[in-house]
Amino acid sequence: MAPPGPAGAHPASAEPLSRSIFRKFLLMLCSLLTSLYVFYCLAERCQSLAGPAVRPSGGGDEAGAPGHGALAGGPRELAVWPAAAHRKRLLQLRQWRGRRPPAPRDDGEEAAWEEEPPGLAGGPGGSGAGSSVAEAPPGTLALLLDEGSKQLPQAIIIGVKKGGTRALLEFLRVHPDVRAVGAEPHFFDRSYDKGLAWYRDLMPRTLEGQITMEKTPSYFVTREAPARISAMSKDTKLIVVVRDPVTRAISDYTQTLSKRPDIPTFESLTFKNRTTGLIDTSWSAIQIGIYAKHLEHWLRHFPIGQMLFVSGERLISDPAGELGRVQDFLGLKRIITDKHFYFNKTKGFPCLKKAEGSSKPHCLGKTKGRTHPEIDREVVRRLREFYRPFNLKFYQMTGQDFGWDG
Ligand SMILES: Nc1ncnc2c1ncn2[C@@H]1O[C@H](COP(=O)(O)OS(=O)(=O)O)[C@@H](OP(=O)(O)O)[C@H]1O
Repeated sequence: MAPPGPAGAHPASAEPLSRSIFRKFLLMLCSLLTSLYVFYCLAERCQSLAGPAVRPSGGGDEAGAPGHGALAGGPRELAVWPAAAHRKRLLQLRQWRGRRPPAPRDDGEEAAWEEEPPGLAGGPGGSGAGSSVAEAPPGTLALLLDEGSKQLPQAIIIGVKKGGTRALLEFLRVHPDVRAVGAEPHFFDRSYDKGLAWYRDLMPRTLEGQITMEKTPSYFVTREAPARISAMSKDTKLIVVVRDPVTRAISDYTQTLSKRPDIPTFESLTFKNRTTGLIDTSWSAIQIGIYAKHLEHWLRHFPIGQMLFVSGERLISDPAGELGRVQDFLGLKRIITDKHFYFNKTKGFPCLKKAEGSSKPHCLGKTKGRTHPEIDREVVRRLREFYRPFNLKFYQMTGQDFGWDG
């Protein structure tokens, strides 16, 4: 039997024992919480920062920018919005996992933009940014995923065909507070009878504060579209990307020609009567460019202030400038700036340093920026003459001179 200790020894030694157990318990709890936190941070970092943290920047203006080191090669502004970008990334991933066949799209549209899973650029040279998320334990993902909900669009790019609508949408999608459906839904022109629930179901999930968008360029010339969109919501913001109607017509023709090489020449389709120089305004390639006429229909249902007219030409020469206007119009923080773009000499167009949900530079596909056939100069001159009064009317209506007639 152990010799009894001094009086009061038992209570005194019992207390440190329970304290030490408690301390151990606390220590274990702390290390458990720390490892959970580290795991969470790693998972988050893998998705949002992998790639750009090490890739050299395409443009020189970020170099040496204060407080910018962690995102060298990526937009500084995104660092200010990590939570928003992260939430968006999770929603994209979820959407892609549960994706269904895409909605009908315009013939000229690029499948690549719609089909590639966000951030899961799996091809050679892919960042692997997405795969780290995809491989994260499902339980963790389920914890992190905020489901969001599908909303009807608050803003729509309604036109114009061949104006630069795909470029605008893809540029806008970089914004953490913009979520857009990739394919063209064609709801207000071709599928209206399917109902708003069908339309809403096409939309991506959004969280509070995020804007849902879509683009269908044919809406601008669809007679029923203004009333239908207004019936969905009078507050819908409408964006129209316009381009010199003559180049737009040639671009439109070039697209048709790429699918049906046996169509008549541009010149023969332009004129009802070549000798009198009478233009065939029933040819859609010509008709779409009479912007003032189409706009009249929209103004019966929407105030001009609810419409934004983006210059298709400036979208190429100064994408960040046009995107600034669009972000203001949508009430978004100006996050997309010139740091997001670089000029790709091979493509001949501005491209994104990082596409939405990816860390790779991205240009639009080969159906965007096609080489146009040479058109007879006299035909171009006649077309310019034809469009001039409509253009001037359009400048008046919008309060903007797009410079097509200068
Ligand atoms: N950054 C960038 N990259 C490539 N192309 C660009 C870009 N910005 C604007 N554009 C111009 O967009 C024209 C296609 O317009 P849309 O996207 O509206 O076409 S469509 O109606 O959806 O088929 C397309 O017309 P074409 O040049 O005739 O092919 C381009 O001139």
